[in-house]
Amino acid sequence: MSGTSGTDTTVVVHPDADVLAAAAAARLIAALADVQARKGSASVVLTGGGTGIAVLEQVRRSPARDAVDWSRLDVYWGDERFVPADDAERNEKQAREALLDHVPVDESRVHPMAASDGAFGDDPDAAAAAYAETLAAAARSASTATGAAEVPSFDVLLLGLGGEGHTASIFPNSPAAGENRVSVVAVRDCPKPPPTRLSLTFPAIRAAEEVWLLTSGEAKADAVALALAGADPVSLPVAGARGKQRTVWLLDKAAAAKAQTTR
Ligand SMILES: O=C(O)[C@H](O)[C@@H](O)[C@H](O)[C@H](O)COP(=O)(O)O
Repeated sequence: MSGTSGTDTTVVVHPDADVLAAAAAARLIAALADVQARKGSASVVLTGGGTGIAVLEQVRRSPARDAVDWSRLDVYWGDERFVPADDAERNEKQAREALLDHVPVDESRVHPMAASDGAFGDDPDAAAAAYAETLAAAARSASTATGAAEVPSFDVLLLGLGGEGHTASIFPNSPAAGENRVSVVAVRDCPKPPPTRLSLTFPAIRAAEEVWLLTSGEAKADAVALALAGADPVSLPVAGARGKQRTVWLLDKAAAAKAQTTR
């Protein structure tokens, strides 16, 4: 199925959230191994949220886990809660506990977004600008194309979504939903706590070769159906998440219940 954006849109519906997490983990392992076989290294953008972290836990448990050469993987985040580094709400902390602390990643290739007690103190705008520079520097070092890209061409970018349509920390009708210049923004007064976050913007998300949307549960069914039907990305941000080559929706039956899918 080709999405309205011109990239290929694939929708895969799994029986339940557990199968979704395990199948998405298997898909991620295979995808990263394929990219590494082709290019020597690979890059992934991780997401927060229960589904995204469940996928990382399943990767950790997978017998196929080490098909990925973890030392040649660049790891980024699509968003982060702007809280102290050891706060349980941190997406980085949850990702490390679920997977990264259990595989031999090259720490110089793991790029967390700053914490509120980190190098930029409690200034989320400075932290966002610093992450944008991290992405620009990575793009410069990888760039073979002419012109300065602002973000690397991520191989796989993982996203979750909220029932009202947010993705990463781009919330409906927010300044971030209309941001089309910078790659990373600070987000305040988020309806989903914690209230202050850092988030990639649509230009950064759309730099990815593949964007995978991972979600489960009936609470997401309306947002999934509206996004697949082509909703306005400002009022339903997840509708604006698409990859250059491919956009993959990985759902369970409950989340797909109101969407027009073949299964
Ligand atoms: O930091 C975050 O909160 C996430 O990036 C956010 O976008 C999340 O993915 C969705 O809210 C879905 O979360 P659940 O999978 O827990 O519903």
